[in-house]
Amino acid sequence: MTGGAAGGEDAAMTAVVQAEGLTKYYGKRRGLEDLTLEIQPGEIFGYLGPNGAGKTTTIRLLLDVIRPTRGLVRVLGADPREPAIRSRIGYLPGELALEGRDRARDYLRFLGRVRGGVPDSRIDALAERFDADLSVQMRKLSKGNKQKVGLIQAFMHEPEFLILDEPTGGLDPLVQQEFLALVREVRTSGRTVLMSSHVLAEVENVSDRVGIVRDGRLVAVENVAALREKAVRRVELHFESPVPHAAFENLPGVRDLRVEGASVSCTIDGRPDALIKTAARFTVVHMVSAEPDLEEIFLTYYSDEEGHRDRQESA
Ligand SMILES: Nc1ncnc2c1ncn2[C@@H]1O[C@H](COP(=O)(O)OP(=O)(O)OP(=O)(O)O)[C@@H](O)[C@H]1O
Repeated sequence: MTGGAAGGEDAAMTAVVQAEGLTKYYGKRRGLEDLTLEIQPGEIFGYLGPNGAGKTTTIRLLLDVIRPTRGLVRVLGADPREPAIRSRIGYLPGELALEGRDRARDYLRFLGRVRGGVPDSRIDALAERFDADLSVQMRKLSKGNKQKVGLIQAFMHEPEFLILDEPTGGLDPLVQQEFLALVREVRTSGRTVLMSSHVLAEVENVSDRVGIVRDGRLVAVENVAALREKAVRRVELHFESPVPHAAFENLPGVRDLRVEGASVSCTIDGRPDALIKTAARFTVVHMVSAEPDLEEIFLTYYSDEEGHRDRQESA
């Protein structure tokens, strides 16, 4: 099998997800409309959208839990109906049904056997990373522990493709960090992750690309690194002594410039290179640069698409 997220003919043939015009209606109700998307091996894809947008519908179509009204979908190069691909996928459902008197560890061992054998040591290592108590009966698991057990079962057989529906809900911040570290390890090993969320902040630091779904339609797919570079950010610089306004005028990418004595503030559109090189001519004592607000950028996408569609519909 060919690997890498590099694109090209081979990668296109082995895309982990290939959807074309994928559509699902529940009776007259639209679940997903005309989804065309490719996810390449080794990619972390964040799938974002508000409640009811169609994220779970997409995931269920990939897993053959439901069947499309029309359109095509292939997962790991195969029809999702092929039973053999299931063991190559790790799946965390949005709503986990973990019931019964079995202890969590026994349940995970059982699942491991079903999936062709998972060493106990791997289950224990994951439990330790997530700080999960596996001695508890399933029905007595807290919400957080339930989510941890769900994550352990999704990761433990080291699947080629992880599909995680709202994976970080209910996890405390430390466990969330551990989860994101694990996702990065999955990418390093050339495997692929699709994770859904309704909060961009939960996925932006780990995703290579982010897709936004709204009202059943994919309205944007963006490369996160490119987006970060494009994003506008606010910068403040404080110098040892007053600096001349003229030195900072007309720098590429610098806008809303204010020079007041020894302080300079501005917004940066794109790379901060020119500003940094100019600032370096003086003695900088303090610098503040806010992270670009990607949420804001995405909200712009939402409203643009909405406006566009509204205009089309009223035409
Ligand atoms: N079994 C079903 N029967 C009828 N309508 C459904 C069914 N499942 C989903 N829908 C509808 O399809 C649309 C998309 O729902 P979906 O569950 O895929 O959204 P979601 O993005 O996963 O949202 P959430 O985060 O709330 O799970 C919604 O309008 C929802 O009401």
